[in-house]
Amino acid sequence: MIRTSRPPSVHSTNTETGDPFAVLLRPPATETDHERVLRLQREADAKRVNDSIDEQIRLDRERYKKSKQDVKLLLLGQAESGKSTLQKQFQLMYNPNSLEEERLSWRTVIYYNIARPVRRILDTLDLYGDEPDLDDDDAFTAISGSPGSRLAGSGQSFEPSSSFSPASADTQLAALRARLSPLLSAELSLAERLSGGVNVSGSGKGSIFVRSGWQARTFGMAFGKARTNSGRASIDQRRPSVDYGGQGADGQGESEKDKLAEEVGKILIECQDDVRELWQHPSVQRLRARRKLKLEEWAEYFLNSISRVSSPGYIPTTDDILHARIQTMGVAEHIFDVSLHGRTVTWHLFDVGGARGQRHTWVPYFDDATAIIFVAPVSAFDQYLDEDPRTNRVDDSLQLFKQICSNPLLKNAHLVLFLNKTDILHAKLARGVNVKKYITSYGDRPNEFDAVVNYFRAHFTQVHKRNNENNRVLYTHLTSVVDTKTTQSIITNVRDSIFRGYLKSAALV
Ligand SMILES: Nc1nc2c(ncn2[C@@H]2O[C@H](COP(=O)(O)OP(=O)(O)OP(=O)(O)O)[C@@H](O)[C@H]2O)c(=O)[nH]1
Ligand SMILES: [Mg+2]
Repeated sequence: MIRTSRPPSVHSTNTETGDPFAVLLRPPATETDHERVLRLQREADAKRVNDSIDEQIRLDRERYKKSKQDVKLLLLGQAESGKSTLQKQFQLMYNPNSLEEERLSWRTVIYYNIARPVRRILDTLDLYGDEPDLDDDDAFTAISGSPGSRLAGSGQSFEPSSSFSPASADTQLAALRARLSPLLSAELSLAERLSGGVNVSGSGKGSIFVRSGWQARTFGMAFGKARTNSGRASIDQRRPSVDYGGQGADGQGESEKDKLAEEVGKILIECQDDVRELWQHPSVQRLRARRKLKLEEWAEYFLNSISRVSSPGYIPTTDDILHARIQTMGVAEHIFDVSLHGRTVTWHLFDVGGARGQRHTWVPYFDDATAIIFVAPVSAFDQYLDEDPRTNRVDDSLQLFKQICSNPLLKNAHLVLFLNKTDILHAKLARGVNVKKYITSYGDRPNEFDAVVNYFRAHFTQVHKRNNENNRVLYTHLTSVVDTKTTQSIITNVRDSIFRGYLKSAALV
């Protein structure tokens, strides 16, 4: 065997420097040719791995540097305030194809938004039956025009229609319940599909939470496979971004129909008349008038649209998607490019879960936020938190807004306030729901839209003024984010104001 002088190593082996690693790495004096070839190969492999790690670090650093120039917009506010609906409006404006891809997957949510209130109506009927409650003054206003009922003369109490008999109502309702049982059974399967098995307590009214990317998961579960990822990756390591890629509605071949949605669709075709009959039943309308049954706006929207939603081959319209309700869990990041004056900037929109149990997940997103849109539903003056039935929802919004305004991590963020659900506020006031009854400090001000909205706006402005160390401007908008036309023009306005601030701070860097 021929021994050669020791070859240079890929690593530095300068033992003269006294480097202990060099000593350790030094090949043994008895190394054979074959061992040397293997060692050099090992060293070359290690160097390749090292180089690729270095390259990855360089790319990450570059991406991080670039991401520092991106706009990060947080949508904050209590549960049901309209954050995810606003996010859908951003998606419609800046990434409409992704909404197209998701369109069919929204059937699962919409069907759930029908099955769940049907169960709630039946449960409420079980609980209260048909006994009229003469104490509730809202009965006077809410009942007007409701089928099968009429008002007692004084205006403060309610009497059932003379043609109505509780015994026959009971029989009718029992028959309806039996005919609706397939829909009630489907509710559980729909919930399981949407939540992906996640069960979060305290979600209120028994509704379910979904994590970001549920659209992709519902398709994956429907077809027994995961969708391919062709969407944009998140640069944020705190959580993965929503992936709009993969096989969407368009790619759904005949052999790949979403079986659950198809099945529930068929059930709805069969029992749409029963759903309608239940919804319009005098006993149900009476419970609504007495405010024993309070259905949310989305439940009413879909129950009122039952014929359309139950028609064969139903595809959700954009309005349906905007009205569909599903609670956000954690924080969902949506990424899109926004161009203005020839400059394109990447925006990261963070849509957070607003329920009290979800709010701790917001904080990691605060320190590099460019802007916040705080969404406060002004129609909620007569509602209480699901998480804490003693807290009025407008009051909770104000307290939350105070925490956001005074948070030092957010002190440089551009601040926008959406006083949302103004359409529902209009409708409630038109029905005569009395603000003073729920917000005693409202006093004898007129129970009219302008007065009510100005009162709430003044409170939010006050909170902002008292917690405004940096003298930042508060941009306030009256919104109804289910209204696409007006919301998109407000988004354009918000985009411009965020850009102005962004360009100013970029100039300072
Ligand atoms: N009529 C009407 N409905 C609205 C408006 N804004 C939101 N909604 C509806 O209110 C429901 C709740 O809205 P979301 O956007 O899901 O609420 P969120 O703030 O994301 O709630 P969490 O995810 O639980 O924090 C949905 O069914 C929406 O369609 C509005 O301005 N007017
Ligand atoms: Mg949400």
